[in-house]
Amino acid sequence: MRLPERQLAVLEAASATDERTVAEIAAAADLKPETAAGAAFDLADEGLVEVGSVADETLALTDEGRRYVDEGLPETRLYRAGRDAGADAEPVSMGAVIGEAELDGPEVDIALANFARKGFGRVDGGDLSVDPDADPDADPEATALAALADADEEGLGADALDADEAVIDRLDSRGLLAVAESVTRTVTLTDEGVDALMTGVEATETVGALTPELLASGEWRDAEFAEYNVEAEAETARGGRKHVLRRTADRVKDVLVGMGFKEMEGPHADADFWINDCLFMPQDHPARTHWDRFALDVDPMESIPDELMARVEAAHRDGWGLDGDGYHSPWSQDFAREVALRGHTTSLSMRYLSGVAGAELEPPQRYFSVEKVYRNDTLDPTHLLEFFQIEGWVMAEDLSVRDLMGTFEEFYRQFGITDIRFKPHYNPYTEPSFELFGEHPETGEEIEIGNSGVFREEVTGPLGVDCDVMAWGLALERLAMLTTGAEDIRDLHGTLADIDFLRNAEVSY
Ligand SMILES: N[C@@H](Cc1ccccc1)C(=O)O
Repeated sequence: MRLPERQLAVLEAASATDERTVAEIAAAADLKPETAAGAAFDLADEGLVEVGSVADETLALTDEGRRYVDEGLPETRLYRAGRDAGADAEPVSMGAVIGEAELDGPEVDIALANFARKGFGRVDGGDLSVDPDADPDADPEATALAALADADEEGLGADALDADEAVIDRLDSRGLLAVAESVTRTVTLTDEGVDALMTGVEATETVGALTPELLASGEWRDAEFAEYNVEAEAETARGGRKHVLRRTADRVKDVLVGMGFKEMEGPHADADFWINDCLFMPQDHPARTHWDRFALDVDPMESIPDELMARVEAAHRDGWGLDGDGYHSPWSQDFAREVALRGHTTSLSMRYLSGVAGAELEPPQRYFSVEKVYRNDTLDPTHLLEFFQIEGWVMAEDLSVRDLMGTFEEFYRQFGITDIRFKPHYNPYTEPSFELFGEHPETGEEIEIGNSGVFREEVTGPLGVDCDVMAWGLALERLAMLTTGAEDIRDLHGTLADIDFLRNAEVSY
């Protein structure tokens, strides 16, 4: 019998009596594991070996688990600090013990819950007492964590970790260890395989890949090519991939175009006139101070039509429409011409509605943008200094709040989100106004996903629009949090982004 070299090597490395793993076979046959696996499957097709599989669980510490190995479990620290403070003799104030144990934030709750569960002592009316007979050194959870810390990076097989399943489950539910499941393939010779080896097998040369040399020399004509085996284990190859946020943005654009919207574009650095004054934001509004705004030290913007400037100024000073009274607060053209990074893309809506971005628009019209905005916020799990806003507006006769809500329901439904909620809100530029909320799929928390409303006459009038305009700004990152389940916006982009998340996150279609 003749077999390709690598198959022969695997056949010779396999045993009829001893189930060997692909890794062992690969080492013995001096092949890469994926090559050995491929050859083993080919031999199995020929009936010469049997390929089996063993499911394996490996346990490894999470970052939190590793920290507790170094610092001690929170409940143990609480116990020790309590004991040092004399709580084994009589109850002591819990606040002091917590401080001594250097517990803070969520660790306090973790410590208290597990302290009680493990019977380390009691907490009563703000006082803590510890049981002198408790022995945290004998705590099976701590012992299991220490054993895992001793195992190398690869973690430890569940059998190798000498711990109760209940302990492992508990550590898993505390998020202190991660369970990875893997399949190990094994190879054993069949009777036919043994026969073949006894009668003698010769190696044929096989070629794994076609090379330019083989082509040029013509040798490819006589070569025997190894067959591809798509089931062989192989290293994960990671190619380039569009960022999850970019893919979500593309998807949003597709959806809005599908709903009949056209895309707006315009400057990231814009005059305060377009960012705020057109929106009937008084010039002394707190959001217009240097606290919130990224002002730029550049020349003022001269290219604002004089008539439009005059109408906007009139709306601020004296009001617009029958009931309008204006603000009667200070207003200056110079401030209106100052340039800043836009804090919302509603500046684009103002440019388009006023007609300076193109032609004068006649109703009905629908426009959107998915663009970056800049705010001097404090970074936290739901706030970034730069984020993407999904801006949009519909201009038509006789729009109502039902149209606004219906548009959002339609939009979010395309992402599988069917439970958005509305809360009455205040914006200087819309009346009525609504904030939108969605439920986070992992935490169940209601998170704010957007702001919307129907533009006031003080906004549309000066722009020369005499029908209704409903409009909104939705946060792209928040939408991505709802669709991907990310709990911290900083996992999505920026220096703290979670690379595994970015590799694996799916965008809903
Ligand atoms: N500009 C608002 C969103 C919005 C746009 C248009 C109308 C109403 C609200 C924001 O950034 O929150």
